[in-house]
Amino acid sequence: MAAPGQPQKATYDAIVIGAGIQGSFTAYHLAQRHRDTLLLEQFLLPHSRGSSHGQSRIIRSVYPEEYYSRMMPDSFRLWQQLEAEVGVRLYRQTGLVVLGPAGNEELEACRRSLGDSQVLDTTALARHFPGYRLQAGQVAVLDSTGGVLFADRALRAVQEVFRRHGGTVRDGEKVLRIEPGAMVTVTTTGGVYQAPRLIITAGAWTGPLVEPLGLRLPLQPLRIDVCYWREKEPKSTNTGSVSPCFLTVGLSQAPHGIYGLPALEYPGMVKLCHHHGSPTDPEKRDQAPSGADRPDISLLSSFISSYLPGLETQPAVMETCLYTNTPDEDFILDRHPKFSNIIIGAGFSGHGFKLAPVVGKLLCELSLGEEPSHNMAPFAITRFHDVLQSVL
Ligand SMILES: Cc1cc2nc3c(=O)[nH]c(=O)nc-3n(C[C@H](O)[C@H](O)[C@H](O)COP(=O)(O)OP(=O)(O)OC[C@H]3O[C@@H](n4cnc5c(N)ncnc54)[C@H](O)[C@@H]3O)c2cc1C
Ligand SMILES: O=C(O)[C@@H]1CCCCN1
Repeated sequence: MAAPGQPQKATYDAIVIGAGIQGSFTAYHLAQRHRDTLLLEQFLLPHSRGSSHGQSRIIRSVYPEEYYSRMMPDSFRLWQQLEAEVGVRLYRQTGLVVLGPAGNEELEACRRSLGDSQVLDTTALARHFPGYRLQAGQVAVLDSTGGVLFADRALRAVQEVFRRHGGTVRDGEKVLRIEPGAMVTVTTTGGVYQAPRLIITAGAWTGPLVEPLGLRLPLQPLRIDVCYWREKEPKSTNTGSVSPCFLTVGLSQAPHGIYGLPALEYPGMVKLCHHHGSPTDPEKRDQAPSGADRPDISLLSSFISSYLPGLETQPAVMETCLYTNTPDEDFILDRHPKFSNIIIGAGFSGHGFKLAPVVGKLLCELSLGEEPSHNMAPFAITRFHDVLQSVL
């Protein structure tokens, strides 16, 4: 028994740090495999301080990189499984178009990931997406499987199933210290816990959390403006609730890309964002530049003027969210190079939500010492140089 005033020590089969979508799916897979799992979250749930909040995210089969498109059938299947488990709809199929200059390398890779028959000419695009003005020399690739995931609902659902399988969620408990060992010891603001395996999925907080473990990961949190734009005449232009999701590639005025989702969460307002943001510290994300000097908003306004004339050119609603980017924008899914029972899932670089069911499965497999079900080479920590520090 713990001495009076000493926190209670509790032992689990697995501990997961961070109850965003990645940690929650990891915990879900562990609990489904009958591992007694503790999911720790620094904030009271639900919260909007990380990367997994909000009502919508894009899901799509199309990806320029084959190693992601190969994971998507598995991911769609696992999303469907979760929908069946909770009896709640989490995905709406709207279709998705990728727009860019004809012959653009990334666009060609997208086309190849779907098969050749999916390219739309101007007339065909106008049928699917009448609100969009395709510019000279541009084409569109249609992914009919594309659509919207209801993000907040999905996060709630996966945590609910985790609990149903006997999992423990402790929110409002910030992890302060991790001590490696055959049994990893995790000290939080509320207790001390031990397990033979630890999975760290701490989003934008991952860098500082793993530094005391001798790892300096090249992770850059970015503050993203999430903007909703009112239709000038509700439903008249079809830019709204009936249009597909879209994303751009290879546009010189927006090299990082712009993407949009139909008006689902706020009536008559299309979600349209820049796939980039300003470097931030997650603790200081609200100390952002004021309206006047927001380059993302100016970029989006000018894009709307040329491409989506049915929308007003000032955002009606603005929210914020965090990306955590790696230099190559590929995920980190790997064991700690020195402590093999500590697993890290991070750097989702603004495209991790749709793949969370597969990410969770892979992190679960790594933590159990099983052969991962997908190719892990693109996600290795060792692709970065000098990450292992000599502090331990
Ligand atoms: C604006 C925006 C649009 C996006 N659009 C898409 C999209 O269309 N499609 C798509 O697939 N993806 C999209 N993404 C990306 C996707 O949302 C993220 O990749 C995903 O949510 C990352 O989840 P996470 O669990 O890694 O991070 P988070 O959700 O941030 O979870 C990490 C959790 O760890 C907790 N934590 C951190 N430190 C500690 C600690 N010391 N102790 C305890 N808990 C801790 C945090 O509080 C947090 O809850 C988008 C992201 C943003 C911001
Ligand atoms: O992951 C996605 O599908 C989107 C693409 C555009 C940027 C935000 N994330």
